[in-house]
Amino acid sequence: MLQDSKVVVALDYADEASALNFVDKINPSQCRLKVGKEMFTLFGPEFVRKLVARDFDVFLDLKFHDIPNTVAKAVAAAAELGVWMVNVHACGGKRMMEAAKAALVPYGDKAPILIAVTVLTSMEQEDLAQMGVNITPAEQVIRLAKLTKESGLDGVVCSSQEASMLKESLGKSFQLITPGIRPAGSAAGDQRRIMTPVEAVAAGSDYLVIGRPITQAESPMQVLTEINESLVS
Ligand SMILES: O=C(O)c1cc(=O)[nH]c(=O)n1[C@@H]1O[C@H](COP(=O)(O)O)[C@@H](O)[C@H]1O
Repeated sequence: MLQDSKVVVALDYADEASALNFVDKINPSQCRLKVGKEMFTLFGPEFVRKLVARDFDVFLDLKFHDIPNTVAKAVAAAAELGVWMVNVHACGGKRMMEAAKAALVPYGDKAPILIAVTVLTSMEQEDLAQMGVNITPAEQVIRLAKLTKESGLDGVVCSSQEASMLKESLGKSFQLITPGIRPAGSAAGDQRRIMTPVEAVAAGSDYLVIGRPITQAESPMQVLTEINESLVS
């Protein structure tokens, strides 16, 4: 399916009917879809299969973080579902990420894009300090992004605030997937390192993960359309 939009809508709904109500009104050229821990735990792989069957590119966002063998098996299971993208936590380390990448080799061209989460966009310096990480979020992001690239993965999840720095040091083809996107005027909620869609693309984001500003809007379709239009003009 030809995909034009850089928007990945985070389908963080507590019920399947609401999610499908939204999905049934859009087509795969308007956005990709992200299934995360909430909907996967509630509705499992069958929900993912429904979206794949509707021809959507699906980002399975389960942020695997475990011993290398377990993560490799989980990533292969994601590939079996036919998802477009899957992620692990870079904090799982190089051996874990290499095992995940190796598990996708048998899938060839059909393997999902494999990316690693660096520092969650809900975190700021104080959160890192509480975990004994006494460097800035940007420094920790670059450290983990370099490790991710050395491990052979395709890109990272980071904040758009780190995008230009990462493109410069890791190259254009290293994919940057950025949540923490807030159109002007929408509530930040629990996100901390945020940018607007236009700013994020200008900074070098390849894909923008956007949840609540779209899904909790009075008219989700209208917000999605406005964001897409703002990115082409
Ligand atoms: O991996 C992710 O998608 C992710 C990483 C990260 O650092 N921050 C982050 O917000 N996310 C996800 O992106 C989505 C953001 O949703 P909103 O804050 O509602 O736009 C959520 O589904 C998060 O789970």
